[in-house]
Amino acid sequence: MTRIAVIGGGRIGEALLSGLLQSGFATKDLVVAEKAPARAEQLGREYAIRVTDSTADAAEGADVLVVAVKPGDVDAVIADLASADLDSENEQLLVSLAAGIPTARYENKLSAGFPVVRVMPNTPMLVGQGAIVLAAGRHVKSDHLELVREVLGSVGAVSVVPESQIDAVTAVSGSGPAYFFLVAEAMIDAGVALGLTRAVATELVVQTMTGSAAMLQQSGESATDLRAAVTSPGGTTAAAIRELERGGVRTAFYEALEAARQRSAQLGAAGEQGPTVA
Ligand SMILES: NC(=O)C1=CN([C@@H]2O[C@H](COP(=O)(O)OP(=O)(O)OC[C@H]3O[C@@H](n4cnc5c(N)ncnc54)[C@H](OP(=O)(O)O)[C@@H]3O)[C@@H](O)[C@H]2O)C=CC1
Ligand SMILES: O=C(O)[C@@H]1CCC=N1
Repeated sequence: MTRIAVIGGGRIGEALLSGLLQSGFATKDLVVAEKAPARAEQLGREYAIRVTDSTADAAEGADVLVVAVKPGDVDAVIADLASADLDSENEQLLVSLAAGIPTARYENKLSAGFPVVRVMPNTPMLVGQGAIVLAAGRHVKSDHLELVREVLGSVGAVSVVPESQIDAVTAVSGSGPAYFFLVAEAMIDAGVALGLTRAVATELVVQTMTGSAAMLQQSGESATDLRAAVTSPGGTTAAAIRELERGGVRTAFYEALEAARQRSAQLGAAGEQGPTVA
């Protein structure tokens, strides 16, 4: 069985751990390095896995090292890994989940030839429904990529892109769940403003999102066609969409995703310390 060390047991680290355990990974094959003591204690208690405060300790004996700390903490983790006894000949490989950080940042500091895969996941991994995108670094061979695909395939749908596209991927699917949660929040509040109870508005919005996503995934029809099918001539949907377009919703999405892509590229720039919160 593949042994996995997750360095950084925050929100995305926990989403990965939880998804892996639900998919059948054994607790003995997982270890977490988490430096916040309260968080470490909570993870150990909740998931019955080994938790350590040392990156080097977690890395020892692991096949896959997953870096899940904030971008501004990555250099410290790289320094710990560089002084630990890592060995690419032992088939260890590193998977970085950090937004913006290029594979070269790791490759330049780790032992020569160490394979690094840059991954952009998203939080629906928590329920086995992640959108997970891989980009191979310079020393990654096809069997490394297959191993990462197999491990992460247990917590979502995996695809592969060139690293030059990962900032765009981050804008679309990495940050993407937040856009949907924002839309859900706004629709629930609007339903309440129309007189529905919050419980009813929430149930209707969640089911509408779930059903619409299932149609997009299963019908084979485009988003444009599915939207047109709801929009009767002179009807209620046309009236609503006219208001959304008047509010600039489409332009707002173009600009929002461009801002996210640019921020991802900035986070990877040398010397950028990253945000205080991820
Ligand atoms: N959240 C998301 O939806 C997504 C996040 N990502 C990426 O995943 C990474 C983690 O994000 P997220 O989980 O949200 O962040 P969090 O801040 O929730 O988690 C990071 C955790 O790592 C701990 N930590 C920091 N340094 C170390 C270290 N040297 N060794 C061990 N643990 C350490 C932090 O402790 P402390 O708080 O004390 O610093 C914190 O508990 C980021 O790089 C982000 O870009 C990618 C895709 C989606
Ligand atoms: O907001 C962030 O920076 C991280 C990366 C993608 C999602 N969350």
